This record gives sequence, structure tokens and C-alpha cells, in this order.
Amino acid sequence: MALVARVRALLLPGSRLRGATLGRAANGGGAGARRALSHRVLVEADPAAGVAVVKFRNPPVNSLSLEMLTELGICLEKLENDKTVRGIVLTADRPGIFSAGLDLTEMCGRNPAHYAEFWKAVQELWLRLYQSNMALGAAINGTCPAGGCLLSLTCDYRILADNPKYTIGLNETQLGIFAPFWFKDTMVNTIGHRATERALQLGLLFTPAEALQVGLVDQVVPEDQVQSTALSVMSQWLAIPDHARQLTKTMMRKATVDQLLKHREADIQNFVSFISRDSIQKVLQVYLQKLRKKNH
Ligand SMILES: CCCCCC/C=C/CC(=O)SCCNC(=O)CCNC(=O)[C@H](O)C(C)(C)COP(=O)(O)OP(=O)(O)OC[C@H]1O[C@@H](n2cnc3c(N)ncnc32)[C@H](O)[C@@H]1OP(=O)(O)O
Repeated sequence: MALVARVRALLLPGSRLRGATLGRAANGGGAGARRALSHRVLVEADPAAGVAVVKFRNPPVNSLSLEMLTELGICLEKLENDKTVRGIVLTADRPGIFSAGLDLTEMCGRNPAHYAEFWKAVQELWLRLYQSNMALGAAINGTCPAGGCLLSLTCDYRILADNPKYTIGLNETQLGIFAPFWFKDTMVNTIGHRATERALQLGLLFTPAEALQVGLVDQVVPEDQVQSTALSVMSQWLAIPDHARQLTKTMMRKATVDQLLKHREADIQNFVSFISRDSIQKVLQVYLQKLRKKNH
């Protein structure tokens, strides 16, 4: 289902998005104005600085479910059309978990049409973020595996909280699945081929010190300074004339984007046939059960 159709579905009676404030809040904005764009994504815009802070709030772990992907996509589209916004900082509404990555329940026990719809939504969000004309920063205030790491890698820079409990990486192989080529390319573009090969094969989750060393993040700062640092770094990016920064960003990312655009349909089919395998379903179920068992 395309983004527009998914939005319509979300707005149907009974949907949790129905009735959410999708525009500017009644207070009309202003510096530091808080705008609730949906249930799962909060936006705090500072028009004077030209920056919006986009906060994930999809408890318990900010997983990227189909609804979360859709709401995030709507939110980003709105911000892209807002002339007062030139930069976005992505972060979690509450410290602890930036995002647990793709929602595993979307990839378990569903039918092929659902897998295709889900994967298309993952592709759409990546394309929107990776091609964004805005300057994007990640204020990583929590643990950041797999799809969570991918989100941060679409940004122009990453600031990670200095907490050894917070790890970051593409750990898919540890689950018995693997990162598709465009996840891999996004990481190669950040830390290089050799470091990516090692990280992906071993499914490494890096501590803050390791992530800094390998170049997965640009700065590690005390936990209470993640957002303020991300905002102050943003002002450096916004000091560059937009057109010059945007042309350079497009030049750097075009080849990677074109690969997915060229193989988009095949990539969906590949995902559907891989994830539908009995053996893959089994490993994902076991992984999910292990996560759930901790709590029961
Ligand atoms: C052709 C290519 C095919 C493959 C491509 C597929 C690519 C996939 C990329 C991905 O993103 S896969 C997801 C990978 N994510 C993870 O491995 C993280 C898993 N989660 C955790 O490690 C932990 O939950 C945490 C994030 C460290 C948080 O730990 P905490 O102790 O705070 O919370 P939990 O008790 O573990 O979890 C609470 C609750 O949430 C459920 N949950 C956790 N992660 C997910 C998830 N990714 N999707 C869905 N649900 C998740 C967990 O089961 C718990 O549920 P309940 O017990 O409350 O029912």
C-alpha cells in the first residue's frame, strides 16, 4: 500500500492516529513550540533556529512498526514542506532506547502481502531520510540496534550518549537474518568497506567508545548533553548555504540511492521470499520468545 493509502487506513475509525493533531498546534508555534504531529512521533520546532527535534515515542522500545514508519514518514514530509525548517534532529522521547529497530512482529507469522507492504514502508522511510535536503542529526540517547542504527546512519552526523549500556550496530546476523544491500551501503558510506564487512558478518553492537573509534558516531557526550550537542552541531551545518550543502549531499549519496531505486521491486520480492522461509520464521520466533521470556 502506498504512503497515502496507508495514511487513509490509519485515519479509519478505530485507528489510534485518528484525531491526532497533524498541523501546527493551537498556540501557533514560536521558539521552542511543542507540536504533537501524531501519537508515536513528537515534534519540537524552533523556527528561529530553523530546526525541528523529532522524538520517537513508540513504547516500549520505539520499534519501527508499520504504523510507526507511516507516522514518521508523514511527519518528515510535513517538515520538508515547512519553509521554516532547515534541519532535523532525530532522538527518542525518553532516554534508554533510541529504537529497537524493525518491529519483529511485522516480520513473524504474517502473510506475503503484509511482508511486502512492510518492506516497502521501510524502503520509503530510508529513501525519504537518505535523500532529505535538510540537514539531519541523530541525538542517540539510548540503545540503537539494527533498523535503529540504520535510521541514525541516514543522518549527516550522530551524537551518542556516553553510557556503556547503549550499543549501536547492524546486528541482523545475530538474529539469523542479514542486512540487505542498502543497509550495507549506508554503513559502508559511513565507516568504510572493511569495517562494515567485519561489523555485518559478526553482527557487532558497538559500545560508545568502540562506535567512536570506528567512526560510526561523530561524538560521544555525557547523557544529559546529547540533544544540546546535536543542536549546536546542527548550527554548524546550517551555517553553510543550503544549496551548496544540498548539492554536495546529493552528489555523495546519489549512487547509493540509485541502486535501491533501480532494484526496489526485486528487493521487496527478495525480502518476502527470505522472510517467509520456515527456517527464518522459526529463528525469528525463537528470538522474540527469548525477548519476551525475560519479562514473564
Ligand atoms: C533480505 C533481508 C532480510 C532481513 C532484513 C531484516 C532486517 C531487520 C532489521 C531489524 O531491525 S530486526 C530487529 C533487531 N532488533 C533487535 O535485535 C533488538 C531486540 N530488542 C532488544 O534487544 C531489547 O528489547 C532492547 C532494545 C535492548 C530493550 O531491552 P529492554 O530490556 O528494555 O526491553 P525488553 O524487555 O527486551 O523489550 C520490551 C518488549 O518489547 C519487545 N521488543 C523488543 N524489541 C522488539 C522489536 N525489535 N520488535 C518487536 N518487539 C520488540 C520485547 O519482546 C518485549 O515484549 P514483551 O515482553 O513486553 O511482550
